[in-house]
Amino acid sequence: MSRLDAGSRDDQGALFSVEAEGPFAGVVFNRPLDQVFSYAIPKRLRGSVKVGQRVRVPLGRANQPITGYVVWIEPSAAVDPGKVKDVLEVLDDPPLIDGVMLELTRWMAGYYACSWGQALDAVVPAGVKKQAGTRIATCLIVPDEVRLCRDTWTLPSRQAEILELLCKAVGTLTVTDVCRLAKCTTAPIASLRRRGLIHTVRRRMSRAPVVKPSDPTVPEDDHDGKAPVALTSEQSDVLDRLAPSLAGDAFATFLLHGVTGSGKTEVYLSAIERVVARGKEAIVLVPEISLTPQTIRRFRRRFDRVAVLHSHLSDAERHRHWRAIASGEVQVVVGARSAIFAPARKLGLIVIDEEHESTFKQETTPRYHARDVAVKRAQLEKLPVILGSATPALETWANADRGRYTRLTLGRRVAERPMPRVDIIDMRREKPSKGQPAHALGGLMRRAMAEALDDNGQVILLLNRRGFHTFILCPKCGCVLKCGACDVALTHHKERHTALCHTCDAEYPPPDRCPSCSCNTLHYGGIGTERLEREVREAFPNHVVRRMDSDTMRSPGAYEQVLAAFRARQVHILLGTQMIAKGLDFPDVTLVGVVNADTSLHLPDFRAAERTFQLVAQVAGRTGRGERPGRVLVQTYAPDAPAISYAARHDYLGFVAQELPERKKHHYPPFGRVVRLIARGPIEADVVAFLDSFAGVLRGLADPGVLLLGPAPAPVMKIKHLFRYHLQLRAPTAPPLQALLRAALPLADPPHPIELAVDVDPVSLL
Ligand SMILES: Nc1ncnc2c1ncn2[C@@H]1O[C@H](COP(=O)(O)OP(=O)(O)OP(=O)(O)O)[C@@H](O)[C@H]1O
Ligand SMILES: [Zn+2]
Repeated sequence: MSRLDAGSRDDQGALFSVEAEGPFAGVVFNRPLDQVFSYAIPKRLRGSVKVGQRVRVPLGRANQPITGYVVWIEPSAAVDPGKVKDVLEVLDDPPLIDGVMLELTRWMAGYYACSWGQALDAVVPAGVKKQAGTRIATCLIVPDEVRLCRDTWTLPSRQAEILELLCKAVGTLTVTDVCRLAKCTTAPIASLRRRGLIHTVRRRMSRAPVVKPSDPTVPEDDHDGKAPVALTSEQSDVLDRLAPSLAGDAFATFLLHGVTGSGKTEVYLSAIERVVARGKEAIVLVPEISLTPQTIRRFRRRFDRVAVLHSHLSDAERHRHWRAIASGEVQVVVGARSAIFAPARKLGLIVIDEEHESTFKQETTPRYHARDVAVKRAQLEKLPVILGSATPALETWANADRGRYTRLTLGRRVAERPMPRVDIIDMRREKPSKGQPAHALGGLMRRAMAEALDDNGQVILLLNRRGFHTFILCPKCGCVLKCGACDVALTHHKERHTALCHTCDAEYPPPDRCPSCSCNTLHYGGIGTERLEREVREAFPNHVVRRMDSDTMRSPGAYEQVLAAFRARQVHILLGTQMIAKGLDFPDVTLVGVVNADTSLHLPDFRAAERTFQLVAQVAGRTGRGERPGRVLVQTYAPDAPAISYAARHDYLGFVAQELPERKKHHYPPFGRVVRLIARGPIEADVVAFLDSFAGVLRGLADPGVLLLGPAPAPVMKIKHLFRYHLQLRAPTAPPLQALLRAALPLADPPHPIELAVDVDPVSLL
């Protein structure tokens, strides 16, 4: 991509110049095309084509019109000027993309091995591209010379009335507005036009009146007062360390390592207050599931103008928020992964809460990690970024060890509250007696639940598996029932009367015969949240139980509803998948039960231990957050696994000291970089043949320091009828991998319909 590095920078050499002028435009497309294409700007469009705009241009031999992004304006074309084609149309005014976003997306393209156009397309929400919630309308304009001497004209009364209306209007009126306000037809408007007293322009207008970004429907709550609380001494110390960066204009990355309930959110709020007081804006990224009313309320209480970007927004709402942010009307943007691209023009701070969460990684092209993009954006815009977590990702921890990030610590909970006591229950000793059905809750767990409930406490139970039975097995021939389209075992969902594939959502009638040997003794086994719920209801018939998983949380308001009922103590036992493990702050929860800590421990992934540690430590942190102490019980078949025993001791440092040497031994991140290449296609032999030959190309070009593993079948070998094989590239640092990808990918050329996906710093290895 040599042209990307040339001649596009302004005099300071920092960001792209969006002011450039010239007769040619460099355009990129949302396609895997590693090139900037030159187009001529025809006379009629001179001066109106700008960097950062979308344009329609002809592409290819067929001159198919296609939308592209203008990345620069240039004095000469990269191709023979005789052959250069014309820009057909300009789609946006003003441009959607500013210089920072151009630079950031160019970096993403290089780092994540996608095209610049693909990166740009990910930055602009679909609602903005479609200009949702707006329409093209004919607007009526009164020229100044008419406005100033309008009394000198003698006009029929209707026309005079309309002219007066237009002169006095605040903002621009459309033909429809005038007809409505003056209760007239279009005839007098047409007459005024013919007289040359008004003229018309076509403009894009909002459909709805602009609504203020604050949302009065967020219910009042006595917990989180508007006045900032007095910071604890640890919180003030952290803020003191942040202060110079919050007041200055320099890039800095902070890791805020604070145990659960230590008041990290309070630190974010105070830090944001300081940058907002300087007239700057902040972006706060949270995992989608943390966008709870509780979180949103905490931000809205402290700041007047907060935009919340969550996945339930309509295209029109998203567009409206985007425009409001771009025009400087918003102080704080709170959102999930893609909010890192919010078009804040006076950005002063970025916060990533729960920075270890894997949902910050996008699993489709461009496969970016929002945390790493945030650090890059902060570097480009010269501002501080705070990464907060009780259980930081080992990559982040290592960056702090290496001095790249500044580590700040909140070691204690607020108000001297103790960390909850955690007991591990060895389930190997809790086997049900012969003839009894398997159950999810052992005797110790049941007794602890009864005690907590008797004592007026609330209970949270975590089981990270949804469904009723988690597998269907034929005891005769040993086959496990799988999805017809995927290499994935089916889960039995009793309420939905279905055997469900959790990968492609295909539903099958629950079988009563084995499809391979036809015997009718199929064994339905394993315990999911649906079955746990039934067991809990039976065991505690006098208490209210609610289940929270993606089956029960399908409707948009369901999550908020259950949390509100739990907060109001109308629900006594809340059980669910990892959805309930994060961010919740309920003072009356005195018991957290981990029903099966081992669900992610044995996955074929080098991060399995880290994920297990994080999940157990996070859910354990949901208790003991009020006046009363909390208690945690962890059921496991692997009580000696370090991930579980360190989590039980709230010992992040101990876990890190145990896990890092393991990673180092195998050159896994953070001691090396990984790129995963996944090929998929409908015919297995073709996929294998392609990846074998591409592996040969890679081996031929690779630096000796690059290790190539595979090709091998991916752990999930088939998804939606497509066979999946993968290759891993590993190296101590990123540059040799990037160089290899740059050299090899243009040679890949997978035969149709095989697709090749490139995943840099993969988070999922399935
Ligand atoms: N200085 C303070 N004084 C009193 N209460 C505080 C203070 N700071 C925070 N709190 C309260 O303590 C509780 C925990 O704080 P917060 O939710 O910010 O912690 P956290 O570190 O983000 O927790 P987690 O990582 O477990 O989600 C909240 O109810 C919050 O309102
Ligand atoms: Zn499937």
